[in-house]
Amino acid sequence: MITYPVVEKFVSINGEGQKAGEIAAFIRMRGCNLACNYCDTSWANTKDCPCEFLSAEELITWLKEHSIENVTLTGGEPLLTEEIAPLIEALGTAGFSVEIETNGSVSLNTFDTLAHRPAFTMDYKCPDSGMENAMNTDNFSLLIPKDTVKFVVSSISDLDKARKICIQYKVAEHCPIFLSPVFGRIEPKEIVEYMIEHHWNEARLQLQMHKFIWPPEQRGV
Ligand SMILES: C[S@@+](CC[C@H](N)C(=O)[O-])C[C@H]1O[C@@H](n2cnc3c(N)ncnc32)[C@H](O)[C@@H]1O
Ligand SMILES: Nc1nc2[nH]cc(C(=O)O)c2c(=O)[nH]1
Ligand code: SF4
Ligand SMILES: [Mg+2]
Repeated sequence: MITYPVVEKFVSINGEGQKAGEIAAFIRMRGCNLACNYCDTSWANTKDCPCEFLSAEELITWLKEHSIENVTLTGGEPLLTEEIAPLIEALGTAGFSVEIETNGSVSLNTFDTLAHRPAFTMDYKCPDSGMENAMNTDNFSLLIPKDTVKFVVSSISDLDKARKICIQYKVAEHCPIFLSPVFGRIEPKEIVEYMIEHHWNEARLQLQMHKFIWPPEQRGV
């Protein structure tokens, strides 16, 4: 039986993405191939982080107990979890609306043709994250309107790079563009001023809602 390394699972409101504000269940997988210098879940990225090994059936039973429709697979980097495709298919077959938070380094090629194609919220890691070299820019052409490209920015120069990438890869023709501040590093106001100054009509500011509702360091929310 296939099992998955789940470091935490919880029900909350989605604090980010196209479904921000809707209730959702979160399943966080262990391990990541990147080390963004702002990562708010770096605790989940180590090989020895305690986790539960759960099967698709066990996860679906837990989801049904909560009568939840939206499921977000996150991490860590969920798309690097071994045998993740069968879990995505099982969740889709069971009728859940599946969103995947992914870091932009993993090819979406094998996932975008799944029978139950999930919605991808794909980061493009900006220069100040330290991880831009890992980005797989071939992914942009695979994105569709239910997906999202997210730039988590630390600075005005990150915003400049985000805008350049959006123009170069015609991101707005594929899906929505979200701009989110690295929590505490740049004032949201600066992002708004930047959007106005550059007539950036396609972009949308997003604040991580859960960090305003609960203490920003709190896990499981
Ligand atoms: C923890 S990551 C897990 C999924 C995947 N590894 C990724 O990077 O997309 C989920 C989301 O949280 C964002 N994030 C992590 N730390 C953050 C911070 N300090 N401030 C704002 N967003 C952050 C990431 O950029 C990503 O969009
Ligand atoms: N409430 C809440 N919403 C979220 N949306 C994406 C999250 C993530 O960590 O990927 C997240 C999270 O950690 N909490
Ligand atoms: S890719 Fe995601 S989980 Fe990995 S270090 Fe970056 S923000 Fe954290
Ligand atoms: Mg989070």
